[in-house]
Formats: sequence, C-alpha cells, structure tokens
Amino acid sequence: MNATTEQTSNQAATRELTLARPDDWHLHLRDGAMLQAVLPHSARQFGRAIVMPNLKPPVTTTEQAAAYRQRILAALPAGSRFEPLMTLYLTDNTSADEIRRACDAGFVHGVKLYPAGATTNSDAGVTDLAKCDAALAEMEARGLPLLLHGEVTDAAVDVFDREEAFIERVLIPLRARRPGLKVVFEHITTRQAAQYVSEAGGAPIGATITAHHLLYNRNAIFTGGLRPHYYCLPVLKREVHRQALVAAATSGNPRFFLGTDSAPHAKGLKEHACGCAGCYTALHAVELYAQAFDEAGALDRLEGFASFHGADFYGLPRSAETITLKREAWTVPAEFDAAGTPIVPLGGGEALAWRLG
Ligand SMILES: NC(=O)N[C@@H](CC(=O)O)C(=O)O
Ligand SMILES: [Zn+2]
Ligand SMILES: [Zn+2]
Repeated sequence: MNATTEQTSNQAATRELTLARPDDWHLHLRDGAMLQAVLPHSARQFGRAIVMPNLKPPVTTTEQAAAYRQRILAALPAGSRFEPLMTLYLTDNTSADEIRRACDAGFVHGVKLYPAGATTNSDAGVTDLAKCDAALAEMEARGLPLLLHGEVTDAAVDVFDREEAFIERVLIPLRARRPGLKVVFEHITTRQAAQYVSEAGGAPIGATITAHHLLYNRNAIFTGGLRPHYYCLPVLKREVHRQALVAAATSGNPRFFLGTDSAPHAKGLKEHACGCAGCYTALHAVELYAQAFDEAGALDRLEGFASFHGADFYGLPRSAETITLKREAWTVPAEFDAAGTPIVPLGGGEALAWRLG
C-alpha cells in the first residue's frame, strides 16, 4: 500500500467512485459465534457471496447447505439484503443424485474441490478425482460449476510450485475429460494460472483473484520477521506473479473476477507455532481492491472485475444497487472482537487511501 504511487497516479484526480454493488465469489463465513461476528462485514460490502463449505464437519449435502443457509440468513443484520450463494464440498463419495438435488434446490451455485490435505479443513476432501466422475458428469450436464482449490498436495512438490503442478497434473487432464464442465480456478496466485485461464478460448473457465495476492508478494510474510497474518494458501508468490495477477485483474477480461477468500482465524491461532492459513479481508475488501486497481492506474476497470464478470459467469443478474468509494485516508483497525476472540484484519494498523461510504 503505497501512498506515493497513489499521488503520482494519473488518476489521482478521481476523488469518488460509484460502482454497481460488488459480489464476493469466494468467501469463508464459518459458523456460530464467528459467523455472527464476520457476516456484517461482508454484508456491508457485498450484495452476494459464494460461501465456502469447509466447515467442521464439511457441508457435503444439499440438506446441510439448506440448514447452513438458514443460519447465515438468521445472522444477517436487520434490513440486509445480502444473499448467500451456497456450495457443496466434494468428497470421494459425492453421488450424481446429490448433484441433482443440489441443482434442483436452486440455492447451490457450485461444488468445491479441496484436494485432501491442501488447506484449512480439507481432510475430508478428494483423494482421487477419478472417484468423483459420476458427480462431475452430472455437474457438466447441469452446468453446475466446479470450484477448485488448485494446489497439489504431493509433499515432494515445493510449496511455491503447487499451483503450477496442479494445472499440469489435475486441471489439464480434467478439462480434457470434461470439456463442458464449468470451472472456477479459485484464488489464483501465479503467472502460469493467469495465463492458463486467459488462453482458454471459448471454454467455460473463470478465476477469482484475492485482494492480498494483488497487493503483496511473498516478501510480506518475512518483512523484519515472520508475519503470520500474511500467511494464506495458496501462499503469496514472487513479485512477477503479483504483477501478472494485477495485469489479469485489470485487463477487462471477463474470466477474472473478485473473490476475497476472506478467511477468519483467531489471532492466537495465527500467531502460533503452527499458524493457520488465511487472511481476513471482509472488513475492508473493496477498499483493498480499489487500492490495487488505483496503484495500477486502472480504477476504470474495477467495476467490471468486482461487480459484473462474476455474475455473468455464474449466470446471475448484475446488481441493481450501487456503492460509493471516497478517496479518504483511514486506518485499518489493528484487531476486532469476534465474541471474545480477537481477529486481525489484513494490514491492521496500516492506512488505506479509499473508504467505502
Ligand atoms: N485461504 C486460506 O488460506 N484458508 C482458507 C481455506 C482456503 O481457501 O484454502 C480457510 O478456510 O481458512
Ligand atoms: Zn482454498
Ligand atoms: Zn478460501
């Protein structure tokens, strides 16, 4: 977050920005007291969100998704029109029948693939995609998107190379087998992923990009010491990758859209001998994206990325509401309280140039 860049940007004259209300196409809301604490942040910023199913236990059935959806709706601030878009957690045992039920229910908008062991609460995830073929065939037939945590789990692959290896080992063979399957490559972090999605021709593939992968490279994790609040999965990469993600997000290409991957973890579990992966950005997500687009001189491309491309990809109407951002410096709170548990937002204590009105 660089104030100098902002002042020398050729768009420094822009003081106010009104956009169609953005949606968050990748969000962790958790459950219980944590849900109560974090949901108002997302509901203030976004009209809708694709809600990740990696609860404990995971949301693997349409029935569980219906119950989770009701808990989210019950936790919304009075008067909020925020709409949770539910997902199922793919397992080795997900049946074609379960996919049919999900499609018929109408409130399930995707099925999430977590390679077993890849990230937070992924233990029940898929061990071998071949076991899911009946479910994938049904998803392809019904147009229900497969959402990918795109990293291999092979311990022999360097942690910084796991996304690139996923493209070669999993994604290319999968898309050759099921060319009609709608796919969202979630939270992409590398030049290779951005390029792979850009070059997909007419194929049904999109990608979400987080604010933190647009703003930071991997140095952020090690600046003057180990900084656990910058640790997420897939982990931040080298500067060349950050630059490729900024180029993709600001390109106007409708395959790329906003997905915060905001993932709350208790401060004590981040600042830990084995710290949890995940950055919390729901509090200030649109401001963070505005910062990234402003630094790239591309504020005029923010609305497409944040408010239109995702809705178009998922076949949902664009928002009829608007939000307004003002160029007004403010300081991100160092932490906030989630029912007695402190949570540290990304960049807590630092200044941001844009503020949501
Ligand atoms: N992104 C993360 O680092 N963590 C996410 C899981 C995920 O999206 O991989 C979480 O649920 O905490
Ligand atoms: Zn993930
Ligand atoms: Zn996530």
